[in-house]
Formats: sequence, C-alpha cells, structure tokens
Amino acid sequence: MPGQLVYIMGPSGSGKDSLLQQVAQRADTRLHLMKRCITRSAESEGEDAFSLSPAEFDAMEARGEFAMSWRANGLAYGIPATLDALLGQGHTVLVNGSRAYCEQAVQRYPSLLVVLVQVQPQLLMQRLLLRGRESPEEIAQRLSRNTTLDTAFTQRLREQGTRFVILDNSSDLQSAATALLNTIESVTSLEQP
Ligand SMILES: Nc1ncnc2c1ncn2[C@@H]1O[C@H](COP(=O)(O)OP(=O)(O)OP(=O)(O)O)[C@@H](O)[C@H]1O
Ligand SMILES: O=P(O)(O)OC[C@H]1O[C@H](OP(=O)(O)O)[C@H](O)[C@@H]1O
Repeated sequence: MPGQLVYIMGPSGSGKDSLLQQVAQRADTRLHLMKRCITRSAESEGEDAFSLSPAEFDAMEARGEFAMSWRANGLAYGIPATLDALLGQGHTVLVNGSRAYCEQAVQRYPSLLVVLVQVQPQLLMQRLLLRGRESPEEIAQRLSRNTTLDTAFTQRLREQGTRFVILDNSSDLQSAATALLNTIESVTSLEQP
C-alpha cells in the first residue's frame, strides 16, 4: 500500500491519545488520525471514539468492518476498515493501538511504523488519577497489565526488521508531540521515490 501506517502503543496513561491529538492538529491533510470504535460509554472522558454496545461491536466485526480489532481492559476496540482505503490513497494514518495486538498488526501491515510511548512508571498512576476516566480499582488493573504483558516482543520486532521507535513522554506534551511528528516525517520522507 502506498500510505504509511503509524501504530502508537504504550501503557495506559503514557499519553498516546494526547500525543495523537496534538500531532493531528499540527499536521497536514495527508495525515489522518483513525477514530476508534470502542465499547465504552460515549460520556467517558477523553478520546473521541465511536461508542458501541458489545452486540453492535460483534456484529460489525462479523461483517468484516474492522481492519484491526482486539479486546483489553474489559473493552473491545476496532479500527474501521476505511484504514485500508486511506492507506491505498497514500495517506499517513495514525492508530492508537494495543501492545498485546502489535504482532498481529505487524503481520497484517509489515511496513508499519511502531511507536512505543513510555513515561517514568511513577507518573502513570498520577496521570491516570488526574484524568479521572477510570476508578482507582480499574486504574490498578490497567497498570497491572504492564507487568503481565510480554515485553520481549519489542526485541522480536527489532529482530524481524519492523520499524520501531521509543518515544519518551515523561516531560512536556509539546516536546513529545514534536518528536513524534519528526519521527513520522523522517519515515515518510524515506518512502518518497
Ligand atoms: N506530557 C504530559 N504531561 C502531563 N500530562 C500528560 C502528558 N501527556 C498526557 N498527559 C495526561 O495524562 C493523562 C493520560 O493521557 P492519555 O489519555 O493521552 O493516555 P493514553 O496513553 O491514551 O491512555 P489510555 O491508554 O489509558 O487511553 C491525560 O489526562 C493527559 O492529559
Ligand atoms: O495494554 P495494551 O494492550 O497496550 O492496550 C490495551 C488498550 O488500552 C488502551 O486503550 P484505552 O486506554 O481503553 O483507551 C490502548 O489504546 C489499547 O487499545
């Protein structure tokens, strides 16, 4: 496909959604941020997503209306199949992805750019509590995912030759967004004929 998929992943609270919003605001029209379908209430704080019931999600998934889909944190997440049309038209497309789904994403889109967003661990809980979208119990469950997820897959990504960068968002959001945009621009300009 002529476009470039940018798959942003990282722990809950690392700032994926904030970074994507920043970059989408600053970037040109060939850069698209995919709006996700999530079985989360439409009233939830934060991310602008399509809110679906579990039954609606399952029906869309069965009809093949997602380019990618996964379950995590008690929720189902889907990236609409329009992703493939955008990539086919040559756009750079940003996706808020899951670490647990990353290897499947690489299999489907081998030329994707994987960006792992990291922050100092002690900041994660603080930022999630301040965001206030989940209860303290749900936040603890989200953070426990960081110890159970297999992090060796990042090593495998490098060995497979997948384009993979780590982006630190421990400091201010603007600096991290600039670094992300620079990374995307360096990869997409490499793709120019
Ligand atoms: N650099 C930063 N400095 C201070 N606060 C930040 C920074 N980046 C993000 N935040 C804040 O941290 C909280 C978590 O950020 P965000 O929702 O973007 O994370 P996320 O990785 O998308 O999390 P999740 O996977 O749980 O949706 C938000 O309240 C956001 O405003
Ligand atoms: O823990 P991992 O597998 O990386 O991610 C799981 C899911 O959680 C986050 O979504 P949100 O916090 O519900 O918006 C991610 O974006 C991903 O979809």
